[in-house]
Amino acid sequence: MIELVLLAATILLVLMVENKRREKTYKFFYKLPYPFWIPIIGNSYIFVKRNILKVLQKTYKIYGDSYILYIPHRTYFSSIPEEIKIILNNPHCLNKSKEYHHLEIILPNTVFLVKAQRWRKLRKILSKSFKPSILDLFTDTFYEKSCVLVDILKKDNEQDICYLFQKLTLDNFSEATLGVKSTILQDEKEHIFVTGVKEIQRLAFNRIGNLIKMNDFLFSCMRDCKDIKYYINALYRHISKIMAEKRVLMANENDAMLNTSKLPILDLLLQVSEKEELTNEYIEEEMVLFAAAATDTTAYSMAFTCFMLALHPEIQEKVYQEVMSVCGNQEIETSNLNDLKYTEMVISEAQRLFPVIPMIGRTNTVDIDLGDKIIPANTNITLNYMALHRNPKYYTDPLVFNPNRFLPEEIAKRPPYTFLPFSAGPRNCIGMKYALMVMKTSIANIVRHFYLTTSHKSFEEIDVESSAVLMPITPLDIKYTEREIN
Ligand code: HEM
Repeated sequence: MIELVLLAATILLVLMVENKRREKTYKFFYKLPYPFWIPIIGNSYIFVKRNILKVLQKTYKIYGDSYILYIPHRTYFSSIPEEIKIILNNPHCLNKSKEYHHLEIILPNTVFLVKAQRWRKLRKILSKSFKPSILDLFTDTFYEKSCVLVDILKKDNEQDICYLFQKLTLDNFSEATLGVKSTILQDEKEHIFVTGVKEIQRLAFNRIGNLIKMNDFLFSCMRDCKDIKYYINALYRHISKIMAEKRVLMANENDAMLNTSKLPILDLLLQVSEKEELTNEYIEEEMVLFAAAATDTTAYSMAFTCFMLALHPEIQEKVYQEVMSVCGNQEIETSNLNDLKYTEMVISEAQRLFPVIPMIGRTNTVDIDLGDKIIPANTNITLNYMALHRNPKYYTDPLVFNPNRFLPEEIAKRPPYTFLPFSAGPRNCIGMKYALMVMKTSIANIVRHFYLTTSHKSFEEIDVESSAVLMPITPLDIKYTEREIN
């Protein structure tokens, strides 16, 4: 008898707890706005054959800063700075959301995707290579590559700048991160790595909202899956070849190609691999991830910056004057970068309008209290940075390109967490300083040599799309006219 009472009490308790949980979930999910949804497919129908970014911009316009989409799992969308701050800094909200699963099946063990516990260990090891004292040693590499790009533009002033920047960032990556010489920029052939990174993103992100492609088994039978495997194998082949060369160089310490004083990330990982139990397979995978994370993001951010400079000659002139007064016609050095303040403001303003990672996703392992609502544990969360950056509440006339918004006194007027191109909190972009160094060196060197012009009247004339990275749909029309160097 007593056993029965105990059993009934336990069941009652479990039901009460479950009821409380459901009530909380109900309160959270059903009090927020969401579009009409269909059982099983949810809101996936709104993505059919549409540009995902445009659909999400439209849902944001209709439902505002905080709403739910069923794609088909329930996802909470927020672009409220106070909420973003809480989410990004909560130690129980470090895991990536379900959308990243499409990349997880390709690069599951990398710092970008692993779960919090493993992530903490990897991030600690990798952060050693991103210390300012180490990165500062690479300015000469970044400068040298920007000079190669300038020479190419001198010979042909109407090249697709996105493609050139992709090759430049890959050369920078190979030399600074892997520590081997790379001359992809000079190579006229299409590079498989550049095409591969772009295609993998496109094919993987095309799965979002597509019920057939979202199923791993069905996807594995599709052409897209075979194509992803083809490209991922090509990326691995590229990295494996470099790693094999590197091992030979490391065994033969006095080879000129090995520059241990700079300690590129790969050298560091190989050095600590035994102590930290990092396998060769893991290191290869991490390098593929880094190559993907470091190239398109930086390349498209620079391309959008050049485009905005071409549209705004008076702002371009101010950048030119600053570069000439800080660097003159000399090599751009690490000590110059801090003084290129206006150039950095211009880059920030371009990143505000075109955050190349327009949204990020997280999931929480415990309930998170946002003040006016509680996000129940295991919710899929998307933080919409593009909407945040273009919100008139924080940026008056948000579609006007105005670098002065990044004057210290203007930044101080805005609430924190209103500008997040590199995200924020402990799982922010590890390569932020690296990217800013590449962007400042390259943009400064280009503006010093050319007047940038475009036939467009406004940036709204160009169409953008986003798989993982925001990019223009067609090549950006920018013309480079050589300046007279005194
Ligand atoms: C303008 C250029 C760049 C932008 C705008 C950018 C932006 C971002 C953003 C928003 C995240 C967070 C993503 C998320 O939470 O889903 C991120 C993560 C990351 N980025 Fe970048 N990134 C850039 C360049 C780079 C570079 C140059 C590197 C490497 C050299 C890099 C390596 C990474 C890595 C490894 C992560 C994952 C960090 C972690 O989970 O601990 N990024 N980046």
